[in-house]
Amino acid sequence: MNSPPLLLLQQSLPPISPTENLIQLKTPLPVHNSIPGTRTPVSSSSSSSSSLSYIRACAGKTTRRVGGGRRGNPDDYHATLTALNSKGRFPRKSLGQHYMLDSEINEQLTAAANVGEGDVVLEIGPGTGSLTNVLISAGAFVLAIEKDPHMATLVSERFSETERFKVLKEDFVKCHIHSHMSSLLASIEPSSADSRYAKVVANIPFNISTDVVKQLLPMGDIFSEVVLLLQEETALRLVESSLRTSEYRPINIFVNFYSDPQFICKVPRTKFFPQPNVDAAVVKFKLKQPVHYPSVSSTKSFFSMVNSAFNGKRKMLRRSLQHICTPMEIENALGNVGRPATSRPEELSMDDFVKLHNLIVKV
Ligand SMILES: C[S@@+](CC[C@H](N)C(=O)[O-])C[C@H]1O[C@@H](n2cnc3c(N)ncnc32)[C@H](O)[C@@H]1O
Repeated sequence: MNSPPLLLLQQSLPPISPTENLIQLKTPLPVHNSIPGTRTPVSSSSSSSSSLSYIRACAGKTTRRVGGGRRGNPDDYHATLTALNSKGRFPRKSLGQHYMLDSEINEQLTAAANVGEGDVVLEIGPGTGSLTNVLISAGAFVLAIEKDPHMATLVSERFSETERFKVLKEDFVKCHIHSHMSSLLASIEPSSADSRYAKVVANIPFNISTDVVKQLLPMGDIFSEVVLLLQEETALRLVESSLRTSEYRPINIFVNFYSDPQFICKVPRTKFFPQPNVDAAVVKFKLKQPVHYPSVSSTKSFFSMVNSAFNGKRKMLRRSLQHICTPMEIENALGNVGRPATSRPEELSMDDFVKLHNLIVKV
């Protein structure tokens, strides 16, 4: 890189306006977040200035390299935060900006998706680029979507030397991710049958988790796996909610229809800066290819039926699905599925719902 990276950052990041929704820095960085190889003591003061001065102290003790392609270099990360802070930029709550402090978690996310040489990876919200750095070092080509234009500029400058990185300044919720990825995949010569599929690896803002899951899981035609850092409670709800529990919802049917989900590990809140009020977890969704989706005549009518069933959660299906056919027909269909005539939605597995749909919905 020709210019000193910190200078680049300072030039490109104007201070944010005081009216922006900022996260209050109430807690200092925890002791175990000190940079490996240094034993910087952490102030016990709870003032925001102590957090900032701690970061500055950490970064001051380390190399200030903000280049891409170096694996597991947490010094990069602290130097980047220092640059943000020196320009008066703070993490924004409205954008869920809780940055990962522990490069081992980034390594775990990358390993969970088996990211290797030549893989194409979509990263949502690269932020300062700490996870991006690990992905690129693993050999991936990374397409990142970043809503915060300041962070998009920062991360594109950080990785300006590599051709393995591209960032789009867009809101993931609104962007046409399928067409972006399809054209990217079409432009890359596949090195193996597997590399026809891209992967998603991301530490996403918790407030867009549902949008991300709903958009990406039905994209088994372009993604093979989706590895996300989610709020722990959301992760457990998506992966572990089972039949006959109050947490069992249409989203569980959705997740299992399109993927095989797996809870990888818990990530304590202390691993983020600023620290969120909740713990997180890594979840892997192994996407099914469209030929392997459960066989329904129409996914639209299938999920519409499942939603109707759960709308009247306490109701028996023979009542909540009356708009589709008569109670007698529903009872008969439940009998064919091997379920009692009095079944409620939480008693049916995804396969049961598929069979029920194919018996009662004529599309
Ligand atoms: C939890 S931070 C993670 C940052 C970084 N990946 C890390 O691990 O430190 C979430 C990032 O997503 C960005 N972001 C928030 N909402 C977004 C959206 N709708 N679309 C794309 N990026 C978004 C934030 O600006 C932030 O950089």
